[in-house]
Amino acid sequence: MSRPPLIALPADVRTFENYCWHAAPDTYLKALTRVAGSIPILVPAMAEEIDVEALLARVDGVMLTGSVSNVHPDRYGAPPSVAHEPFDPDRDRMTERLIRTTIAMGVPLLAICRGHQELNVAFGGTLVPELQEVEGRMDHRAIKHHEQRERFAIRHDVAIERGGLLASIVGPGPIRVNSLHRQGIDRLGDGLTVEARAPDGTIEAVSVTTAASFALGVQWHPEYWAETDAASRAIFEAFAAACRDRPQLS
Ligand SMILES: N[C@@H](CCC(=O)NCCCC(=O)O)C(=O)O
Repeated sequence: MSRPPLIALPADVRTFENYCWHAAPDTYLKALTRVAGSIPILVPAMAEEIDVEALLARVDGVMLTGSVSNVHPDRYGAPPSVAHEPFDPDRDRMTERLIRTTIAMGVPLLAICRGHQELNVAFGGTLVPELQEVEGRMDHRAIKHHEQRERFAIRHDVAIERGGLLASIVGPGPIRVNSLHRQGIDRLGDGLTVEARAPDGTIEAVSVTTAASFALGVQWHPEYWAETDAASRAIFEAFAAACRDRPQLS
């Protein structure tokens, strides 16, 4: 393929200045344009009005962003509580449909943070709402700081599973990653493979075991340091390569 890959990015829904917005943070967009050499295509969270199959026939990859919002516990059979808030049900509906169809159509997928959790739930897995309240787990939340670069600072090691997709991208590791999440994978979804773990055992990366193409979820934020951090850059370059290799519509 000579043209830049088109990457679909499902949006979050936000209310701002009396309007409802469908939006995504520019850190993800810049990683796609500057490191992956691709064109981000923002997809509104309008699952009932968008033909997902038609969309996926026209793009070369899908990237799921992080978000402060959480997957609604109804989607994995847990009773809602304050610990699970805030929610974004429109995004939930869009990403649930998008993930399954993306994998079924062999479209490359990179799922980041909330996206990693959405991937797990889409494959029948569950989430734990407040990791830091679980005995033996680290506090994976962002530090309280007025500067984003401090909130997204590299924080802890992750051990890379040998012989997996992530190891083929970043090497045997361990690598060091940032951490801005309260939730985490509890029961692993059927058909997912663990690719990396934090020192406390938290699942930090997964792949779709039988995916026809690149299908990786990471709990950390490689987009934030994609231009300067070797492992972050390698993930985006590997994703971009898979998107470029996707067979084109005739
Ligand atoms: N809301 C989920 C997923 C966390 C996530 O995607 N974080 C993105 C950065 C949010 C921020 O800027 O704080 C969870 O909390 O586990």
